[in-house]
Amino acid sequence: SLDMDYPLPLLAAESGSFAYNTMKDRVPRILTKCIDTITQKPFEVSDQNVEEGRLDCQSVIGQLSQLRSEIMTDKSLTLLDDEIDDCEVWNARFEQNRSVHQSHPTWFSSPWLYVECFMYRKIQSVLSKSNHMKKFDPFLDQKNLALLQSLPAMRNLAAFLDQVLKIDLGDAKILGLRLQDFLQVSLWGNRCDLSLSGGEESSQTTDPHKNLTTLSEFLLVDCSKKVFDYLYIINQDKKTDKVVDIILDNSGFELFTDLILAEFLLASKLATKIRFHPKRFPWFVSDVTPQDFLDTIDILGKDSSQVLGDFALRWKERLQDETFTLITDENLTSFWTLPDPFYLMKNVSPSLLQLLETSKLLIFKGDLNYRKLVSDLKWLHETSFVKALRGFTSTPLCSLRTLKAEVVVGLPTGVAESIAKCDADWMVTGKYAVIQSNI
Ligand SMILES: O=P(O)(O)OC[C@@]1(O)O[C@H](CO)[C@@H](O)[C@@H]1O
Ligand SMILES: [Mn+2]
Repeated sequence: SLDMDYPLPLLAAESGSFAYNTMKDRVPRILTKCIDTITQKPFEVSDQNVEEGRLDCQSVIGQLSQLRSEIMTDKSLTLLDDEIDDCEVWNARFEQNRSVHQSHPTWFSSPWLYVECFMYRKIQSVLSKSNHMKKFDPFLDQKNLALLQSLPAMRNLAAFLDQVLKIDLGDAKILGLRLQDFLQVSLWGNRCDLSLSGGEESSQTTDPHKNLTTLSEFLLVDCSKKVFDYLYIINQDKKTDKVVDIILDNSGFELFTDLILAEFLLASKLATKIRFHPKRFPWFVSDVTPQDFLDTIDILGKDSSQVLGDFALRWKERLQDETFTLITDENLTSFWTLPDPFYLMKNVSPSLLQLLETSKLLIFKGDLNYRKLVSDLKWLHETSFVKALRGFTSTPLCSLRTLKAEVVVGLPTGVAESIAKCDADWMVTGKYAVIQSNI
């Protein structure tokens, strides 16, 4: 097949690789934490019948423990047997993998992107077959804690946007620089669920702009100027709608930075409508679900600070008047929790692609979305970003991604080698980042 012309996928089978460490240590640890969370919950599950709730939890815990041990001992993957509507698609992927590798897919021998997604899908499978935990979010406590811890950083950032919106943005140069700022703020929001100050306690006086300057040294590719030039040119036509889609990644501080970027795009009239794409169920621990999205705005609204309260109120109005739209339709969300790279969207979810093609700009947040943009293949670092998209280019897009997995394309010759010399882990710590685009 044509796939012969492409590099191989990242594989957990390669001992010492980040994929290997993830499947060997990180994923089992995530499952352990999940099990602990459920262990502490049994009586919340069913108010009516405590005993029934306890048995339900026990069964879920048993199945998750089994999943963890199957991963740790590299057992074969199994077909799904639940009622979630993407079950057949997943089982078809299983068969495809079997026929490509001509053996039973196991946790370490199958493509890493596929197995890692499958793990989160398996958790959903287990929960969906429970009696009382079908909607249970095993990561909610972690997400909420991260959100509360980043409130001070959020107050800063909100104050920064508030200031920016008070100045005159009529000058194209100023407008462009500010858009670049907010694209970069949203980018670094992906580094971790901490503040832009890189994890340090951020005080009310921290200047987000100063932080961006410090971080710029780690931004390996920055297409943000190109993105602005493009948006500015289409902005000359005042009549048409200018929809921008944000394909969300993590909840907490990152989601807040995305909301801030969205607010800037609307307030500056670079866009007329923002569509947000969350995950339909709990995913990769910290990813935004529709519930997280709405809860976050509620929590901001209850903050003691005026500035967060004001933005929360505005964002509730935006959800009402649909200048913000949260995409929750099953037809339009189910693709994001499949293991498929985005170039396959045209076959797997034509309705989603059709919607995205009505957009002026797609903003893909984070590492996992990046891996899916470039198919999680071991590309040479000098491969062009557009080539790695494999035809997923029908709409202008940009990726805001800090590097947390061993794949990155579009780097100038020699850059990867020179960073690797002093920073062996450079691809997986979130320290470095790229803003890449097909524009
Ligand atoms: O997509 P995100 O939230 O930026 O990162 C997801 C992540 O934590 O999960 C994968 C490994 O488990 C990596 O791609 C990455 O480190
Ligand atoms: Mn994520």
